[in-house]
Amino acid sequence: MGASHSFLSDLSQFATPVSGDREAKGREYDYVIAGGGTAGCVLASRLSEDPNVTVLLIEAGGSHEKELFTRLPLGWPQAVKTHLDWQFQSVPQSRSANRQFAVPRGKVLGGTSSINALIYQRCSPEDFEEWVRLGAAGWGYEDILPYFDKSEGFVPNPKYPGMKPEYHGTSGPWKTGVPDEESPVQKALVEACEELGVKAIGDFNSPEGNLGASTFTSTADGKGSRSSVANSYLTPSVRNRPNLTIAIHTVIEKILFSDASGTPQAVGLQVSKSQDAPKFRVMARKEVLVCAGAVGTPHLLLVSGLGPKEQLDKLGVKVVKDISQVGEKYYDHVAGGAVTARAKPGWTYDYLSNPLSGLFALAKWYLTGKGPMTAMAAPGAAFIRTDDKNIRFDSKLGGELPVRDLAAGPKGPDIEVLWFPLITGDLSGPPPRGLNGITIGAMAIKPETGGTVTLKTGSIYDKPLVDPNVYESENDWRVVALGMRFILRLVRTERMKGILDLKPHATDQSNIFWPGDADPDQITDDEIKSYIRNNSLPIFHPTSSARMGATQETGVVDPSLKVFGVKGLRVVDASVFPSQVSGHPAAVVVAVAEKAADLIKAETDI
Ligand SMILES: Cc1cc2nc3c(=O)[nH]c(=O)nc-3n(C[C@H](O)[C@H](O)[C@H](O)COP(=O)(O)OP(=O)(O)OC[C@H]3O[C@@H](n4cnc5c(N)ncnc54)[C@H](O)[C@@H]3O)c2cc1C
Repeated sequence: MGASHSFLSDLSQFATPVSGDREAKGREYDYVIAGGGTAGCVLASRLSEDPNVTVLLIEAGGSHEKELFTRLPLGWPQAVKTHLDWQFQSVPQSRSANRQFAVPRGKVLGGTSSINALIYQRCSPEDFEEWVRLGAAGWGYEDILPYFDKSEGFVPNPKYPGMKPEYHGTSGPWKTGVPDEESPVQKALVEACEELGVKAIGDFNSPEGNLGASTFTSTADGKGSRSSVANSYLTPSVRNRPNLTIAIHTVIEKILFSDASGTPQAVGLQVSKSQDAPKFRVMARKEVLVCAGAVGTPHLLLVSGLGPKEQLDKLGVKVVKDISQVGEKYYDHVAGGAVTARAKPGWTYDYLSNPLSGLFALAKWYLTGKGPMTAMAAPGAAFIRTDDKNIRFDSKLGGELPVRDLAAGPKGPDIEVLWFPLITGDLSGPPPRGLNGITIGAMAIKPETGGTVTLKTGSIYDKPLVDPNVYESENDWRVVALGMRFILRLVRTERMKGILDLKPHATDQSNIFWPGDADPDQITDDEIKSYIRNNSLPIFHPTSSARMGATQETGVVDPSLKVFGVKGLRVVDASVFPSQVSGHPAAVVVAVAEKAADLIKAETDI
């Protein structure tokens, strides 16, 4: 049985040393969950509701509890590139000046939900109809909607009457709402979008979908702190369950298989503290559930011998099952680079980069749970369609770049324009001090280009090769370019005139305010393309690298999330999305995990 209200990090307390005796069994649990991230915490919590089953959750990172930057809403950028982040990097991107993109992933209980930007979004209902079309039977919008509701504990804020409780779940564990602290430019940017023909909507999460401009719902707890999946699903009472064991600071090295029945069966995991430390084993009576995320999951499957035979053979990894699609179709959202527009003083949060002001705001947050530190770094966005005749994407220099419609359906967007009420810089280091501005990015929300996660070596300790393969599709960069031109019009609307301080038309491309200062009717497509090539930034939403499909030729897992051709093994996390979603994916990951828990329980009940 399990052990704990605290987290275990001494392997001998929950696992069995691997001895010379290959037949010796490890410590046994009904379910062993590989990865204590967004999906893993949901599964651990839901499966252990049944006191008759034992559950072991294993996480490589530590506890979220004492980590300031997992709690402070405006503080998440400080968690990136620290011990809370796996700090993956992409391979050089040939269509983006051979730049290597940061690929941050949470390495802490709660996983990436503990370090993300707190945006709660159900994406487009049409995304899930697309999933069904791609072979994920039973995953349409009406199928997944009850699980969005089940997970969410929405608290309405009277300042946002359009964000209605009927569009949300109100009694689930994951607290959501909108913080009282509102960025001074948020409302103005929504109104500026209206001036450009974009509809203002009250809530991105209604069944009508997310087309329009609005304020984001936040995963804030109503007391000024983040509600991560760890603190909402692994509450003290859940952690007190005698049938749930939670292990931290433990690396899952590989999945263990038995082939006694002729078909490989996942029977447990090999775990350790580090590459050179002693190895331990834990066994799963019923199932191994892999929840290691869109990079970690394909990595773990591949080093365990599940993947394309040719790749595994080359690296000397013993093939357990040849599954061609492991690590394929890795989709991320990539923005065309930060567009920074100079703002008049008093409108932005840039003053917080002054150490004294930052400390004062931090003290206020600590003592009262209020103030600018409770704000969302990205409080709102516009989700638009390039074929919307009410919106101008052309320029006086020439026509409009032709693009194909890759949206999930007629009510789905193909561009997201996301804004930050401060200068973010390129996210590679601290933003410049002493300037005031807003930062806006445009991304192809349904990218056509898919990338890969492949092995560098056969060891879990060597980071995999992550290749988002950006802009392989000409369409993707064109969509982003149209979004960039929309941004340049947005900052020049009447509404933004009293707030921003732009030049008539700048040409100095080395200035941080370029292309923000460029006139949308004078900047050329080539200049925009060059900016995109040199400044594109990933938005950190990788999905689909172990996707659901109807067959082994089109997926890694079937619609019940079981790995094709293997017994006792499911994948539950962002890697199972059949396609990228039209928005920010964390809420979808949680809903997927909630539905997975019910699928697993239903089979156990039979
Ligand atoms: C900086 C940033 C900002 C973001 N902002 C938003 C946002 O505002 N809204 C939104 O919707 N989405 C956002 N996202 C994306 C979103 O948070 C993720 O898509 C989602 O949380 C992924 O959930 P997951 O369960 O698939 O993976 P994760 O939550 O990453 O969980 C995987 C877990 O497995 C563990 N693990 C992996 N390999 C091993 C191993 N070998 N051994 C042991 N443990 C292992 C990891 O440590 C991790 O805890 C953001 C992402 C980032 C990086």
